[in-house]
Amino acid sequence: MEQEHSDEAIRTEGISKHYEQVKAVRGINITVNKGELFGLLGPNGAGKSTLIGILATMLRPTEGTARVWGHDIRNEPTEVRMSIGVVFQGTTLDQKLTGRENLDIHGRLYGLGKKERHKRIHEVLKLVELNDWADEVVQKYSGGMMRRLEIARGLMHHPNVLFLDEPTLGLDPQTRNHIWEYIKKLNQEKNITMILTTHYMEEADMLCNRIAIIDHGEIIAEGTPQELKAELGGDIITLNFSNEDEATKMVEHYKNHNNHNPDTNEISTTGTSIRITATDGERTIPELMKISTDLNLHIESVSLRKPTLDDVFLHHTGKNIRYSGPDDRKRRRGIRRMSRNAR
Ligand SMILES: Nc1ncnc2c1ncn2[C@@H]1O[C@H](COP(=O)(O)OP(=O)(O)OP(=O)(O)O)[C@@H](O)[C@H]1O
Repeated sequence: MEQEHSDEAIRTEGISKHYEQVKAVRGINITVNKGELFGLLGPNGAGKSTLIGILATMLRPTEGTARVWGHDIRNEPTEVRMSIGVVFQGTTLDQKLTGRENLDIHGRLYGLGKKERHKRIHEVLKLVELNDWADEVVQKYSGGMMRRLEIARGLMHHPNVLFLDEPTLGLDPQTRNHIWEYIKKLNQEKNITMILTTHYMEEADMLCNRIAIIDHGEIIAEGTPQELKAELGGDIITLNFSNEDEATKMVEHYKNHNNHNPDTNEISTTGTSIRITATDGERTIPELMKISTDLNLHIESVSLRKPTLDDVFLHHTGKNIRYSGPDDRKRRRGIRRMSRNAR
């Protein structure tokens, strides 16, 4: 199989996971190529962690299977585990041990000898710039440093593929940027294939070569961030009116009279604002202004921008990706859930 698809790091075939009534993951087919930084983007509860748990052999799929670095997740879980590193959503570091001790335990679990552990601890700490902190207890580390140590730990046994579940969840914007730099560096310089889950669209946009957008357990769109945004066809115009009636009137008029306009692709309304996708936004705005003047409607503000991945999500699902991340309680629950379901 590895020979047949030698460029593939991961291939899933119809992966589903059901928890009684809940269909957490439904028939997922994705391929991740070696060396890619692949993103699973979706709102909370979309099924991202479940899919990572299945690929990391911590959860058993209800249906379907997958190959990770050429190994079948159902029949060769040990080989899969030796090929991967996992950085969980919530911290699983031992706070009372030093950074070095945390890494040493991980090295022992993976059967690395004393000399090799010593060498590797130095290498991975250097990668995430934590060598100066090696002998401090983890409870003295900041949130960003802990995340870096977790990334270092995930790399201890030279994995080919690294899974990162919401790697910047709960971090401040500056620390988030810092973590992005490490992720990019590891992917580009060390050529590690990475699969990260995120509900931050800018994170997926900034970091990933390719993404799959997931909602209610299904992949709803897949491609490079540029391809996905280009599919929306052009610019996003937002018009704000003083009241909802005016916004509704504008949309109705536009739908009745301008459907033939080849420049506009989509029009929708939320409260007092209207959102229009147009091939040539700059040419469409004066037309919209004229219509509103003819109808005696008062536009309070107009904006023109390029589409974001949130617009892509809205286009496919009719809703926005929620920004609120799960709180710490939920993150801890997630980790307990994973261990409960581990075989
Ligand atoms: N052990 C479980 N028992 C029952 N339902 C579960 C279990 N684990 C997950 N689910 C449900 O499966 C769905 C997918 O959850 P999952 O944690 O994979 O989503 P997610 O996209 O990773 O979101 P988040 O980032 O918030 O964890 C959710 O509806 C969740 O409530």
